[in-house]
Amino acid sequence: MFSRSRPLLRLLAEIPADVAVVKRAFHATPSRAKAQLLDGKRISREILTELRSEIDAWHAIGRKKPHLSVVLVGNNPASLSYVGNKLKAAKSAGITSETIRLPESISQSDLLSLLESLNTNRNVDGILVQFPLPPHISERAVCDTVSPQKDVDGFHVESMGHLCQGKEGFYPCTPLGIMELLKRSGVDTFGKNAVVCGRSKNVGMPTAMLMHADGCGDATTTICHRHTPNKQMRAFVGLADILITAVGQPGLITADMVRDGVVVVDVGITRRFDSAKNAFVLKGDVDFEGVSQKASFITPVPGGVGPMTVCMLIKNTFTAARKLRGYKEREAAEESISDYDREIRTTIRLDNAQHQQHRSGIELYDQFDQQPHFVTNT
Ligand SMILES: Nc1nc(=O)c2c([nH]1)NC[C@@H]1CN(c3ccc(C(=O)N[C@@H](CCC(=O)O)C(=O)O)cc3)C=[N+]21
Repeated sequence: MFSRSRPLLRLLAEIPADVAVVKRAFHATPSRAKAQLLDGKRISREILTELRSEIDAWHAIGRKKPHLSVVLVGNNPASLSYVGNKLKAAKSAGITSETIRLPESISQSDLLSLLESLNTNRNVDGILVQFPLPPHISERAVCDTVSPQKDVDGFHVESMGHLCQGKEGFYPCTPLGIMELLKRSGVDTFGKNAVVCGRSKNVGMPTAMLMHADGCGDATTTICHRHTPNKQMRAFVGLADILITAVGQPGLITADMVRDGVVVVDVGITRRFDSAKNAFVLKGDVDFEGVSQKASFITPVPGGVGPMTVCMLIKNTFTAARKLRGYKEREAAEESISDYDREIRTTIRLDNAQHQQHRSGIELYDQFDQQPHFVTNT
């Protein structure tokens, strides 16, 4: 009687036994496979090794090693740790560096004068002023005093303009690091739903910018921030194929909020005292244990985005050195284009041709002229 009124069931009953077993096994699996790690530590080591060989080759033909000047105001323990990582990475890639340590009480005008002198110092290729700064100093004034040619952080208003316009320039290290991490881990962003939580000028905003940009992430990108109602945020996060959180709030993202197979990039770093371990531990924004049961890829904290930020800084410093010297060579030879520019343009053409294979015919007409440099920097 059942089989007569419900033909579908009769059909199912006819499925060979081995297929039915496979089907049941799939649905009844008690615990899902764990996500694959987006291993920033390993990938950043790979990149630093590549940079090392490029920098060695550059140095071997008589050029000075690239030089990074780091300015550190005060004694913030997190800043000391991050700057330490940056200097270590510089050394491993064959970049020389110096840390200029200044007291918390330094005036803004003294700090700006120091930056002016670094701007004109021919031995300096890249300048980084570690944030946060004490409240009496304007971070914007500091960013805009660093010469755009040496702005390896990508925080100068001119660099930000280039990023927003899709022009060649220095892009901030964390967004670059995220794009590189996804690319090298085989995560395709093209046409996907990306959700960025956090809209800071140095991380959230530029990350969303690269994620959505033509010729770069090409994702449909949503930014959630402090004024996004909780219910809305849940709705957006639930739609994300790629979720990037840069908020600094442990436990913000839990397993019930994300969809199966989501790619999770956790930029949050909060230092918390763990009484069981009797030590400070680093926490991301994501409940790693829970979310990694549903995600296809996930970054650990530490060992995810942090090391990628550091190696992109080294990459930007090498780029700054090549450009600074390139321009000098061009002046000397009165050429209209430096070897470096020529090399970059060739690379863009090749990469862009590959990228365009994804595109539909209508979109093909003017991509090269509009968006070349995203490819260069990712
Ligand atoms: N002008 C400026 N440029 C920056 O790029 C900049 C800044 N100011 N201020 C602070 C943020 C944060 N940031 C990090 C760098 C390295 C790690 C890093 O190496 N993290 C390790 C662990 C670090 C640790 O153990 O303390 C990891 O995640 O595995 C993290 C965060 C750069 N920032």
